[in-house]
Amino acid sequence: MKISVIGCGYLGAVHAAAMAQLGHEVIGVDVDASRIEALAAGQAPFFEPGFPEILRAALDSGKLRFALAPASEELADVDVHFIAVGTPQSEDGKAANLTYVNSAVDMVLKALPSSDTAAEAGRPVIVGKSTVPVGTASALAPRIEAAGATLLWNPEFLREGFAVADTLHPDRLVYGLPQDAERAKTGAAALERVYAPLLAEGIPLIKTSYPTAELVKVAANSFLATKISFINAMAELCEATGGDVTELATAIGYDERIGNKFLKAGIGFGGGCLPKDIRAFQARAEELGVESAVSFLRDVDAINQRRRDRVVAQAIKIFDRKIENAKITVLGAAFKPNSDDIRDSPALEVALRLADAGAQVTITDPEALPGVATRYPQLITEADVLTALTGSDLVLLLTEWAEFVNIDPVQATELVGTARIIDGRNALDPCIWQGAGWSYAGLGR
Ligand SMILES: NC(=O)c1ccc[n+]([C@@H]2O[C@H](COP(=O)([O-])OP(=O)(O)OC[C@H]3O[C@@H](n4cnc5c(N)ncnc54)[C@H](O)[C@@H]3O)[C@@H](O)[C@H]2O)c1
Ligand SMILES: O=c1ccn([C@@H]2O[C@H](COP(=O)(O)OP(=O)(O)O[C@H]3O[C@H](CO)[C@@H](O)[C@H](O)[C@H]3O)[C@@H](O)[C@H]2O)c(=O)[nH]1
Repeated sequence: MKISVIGCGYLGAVHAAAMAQLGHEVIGVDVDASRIEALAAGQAPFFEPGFPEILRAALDSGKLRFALAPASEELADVDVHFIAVGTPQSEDGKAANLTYVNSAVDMVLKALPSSDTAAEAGRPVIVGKSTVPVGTASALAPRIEAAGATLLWNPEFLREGFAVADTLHPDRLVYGLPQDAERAKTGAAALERVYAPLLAEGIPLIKTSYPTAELVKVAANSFLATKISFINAMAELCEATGGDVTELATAIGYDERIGNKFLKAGIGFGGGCLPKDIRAFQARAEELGVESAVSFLRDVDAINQRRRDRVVAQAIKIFDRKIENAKITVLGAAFKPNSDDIRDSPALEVALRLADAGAQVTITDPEALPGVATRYPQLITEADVLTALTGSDLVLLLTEWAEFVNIDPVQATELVGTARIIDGRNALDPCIWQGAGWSYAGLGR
């Protein structure tokens, strides 16, 4: 099939290469010229394990190409257009900014051939993958149908760091379909052809309405965020009582109804998804007059923000408030390991707040430093972790990359000025670090 992917960021670029790997003829389109140039040359514009390999294989096979928006000619004879542009938090509130979705849809509609036959068949199909407020698909559909196309919403659940595997082997596929039965049938059939190899694997498929599909996505992210904030709330209780949240998490996680995933207490969640999605959900619920149904998300967000405050306060307290010019080393800038994404990164925010307080902060990260160095000159960036540790008065482990978790505390003792560490991800063994002469503080343990 001929497929387009509009928006080639963390989601779209991987989706485009993955669809080419499934055997489709794919055109990736973006408004960012440097991004298109890099992708067309086989260079991944961001760090995502396994992506460079599938990108190059797809380009070599001739199945994948990239074009700068509006790419009207390239889009004219496409069967399925995937919309994968960003839906960031608005600058002036919690709601999602839908500007990019609207312009991507406009661009596709302008490129469509105005043939009556296409209109009658209800094709091509436009498939929303971006995370949007419930009601977006219903609002877009009339315009799309009037242009002779059909709209489906097919939310994406990939995790950064596992994007390739999650795209090619997702836990489930969700199709939000139009109300009109004929349109729904044609649209679903087109998407079933796109995903045929996945469906043949037995991946569960849920066919539902637009609003349910949109809600599934934000409900899933809200649940995950709530789980993390729940365990971080328990960390606060452990801090007040001398409990150990890591042992508590292990113990409750043995109950299969609870499960042991997403129960890692620490400095909380960040990234380009969970924080903005729980806020957009609250804003949309408010518009719909059902704000109280998700008012708990305000607490989820507040608990999450408090973890960042807590670790900043912990660091300042260590220096007895005399933090000016203290040499602090922050291990990690990305919002999580195996990603270079610094959007709403808890690690980066803590580093910046300590620098604001007057500390001399050196930050290291295996992949995220280029984005930090260009935007945050107040931080010292150091690629070599051992150099970053040298002469440090306090080390903070804030993103649990394997290379940080595997640091030899005995070797590190020789490098630092004072052997003091705050483990913001509870990722280290306190006994081993204390045994090597470190003063160790976790979060909630
Ligand atoms: N990143 C993830 O892990 C992930 C997972 C699931 C869902 N999502 C959702 O997917 C969407 C995209 O997220 P992302 O992380 O890939 O964002 P991103 O910022 O990495 O990428 C968005 C891309 O869209 C491009 N773009 C903007 N307007 C455009 C237009 N009119 N035409 C063509 N390209 C345009 C931008 O230049 C950018 O390259 C968001 O709604 C997000 O919530 C993301
Ligand atoms: O027990 C845990 C698990 C995660 N985190 C943090 O939570 C954040 C988000 O982690 P994760 O969910 O793995 O990352 P994302 O790549 O942002 O993926 C989420 O957001 C995507 C975009 O919507 C969804 O597609 C995914 O299903 C959803 O997991 C990160 O800062 C993690 O450090 C914790 O603090 N404790």
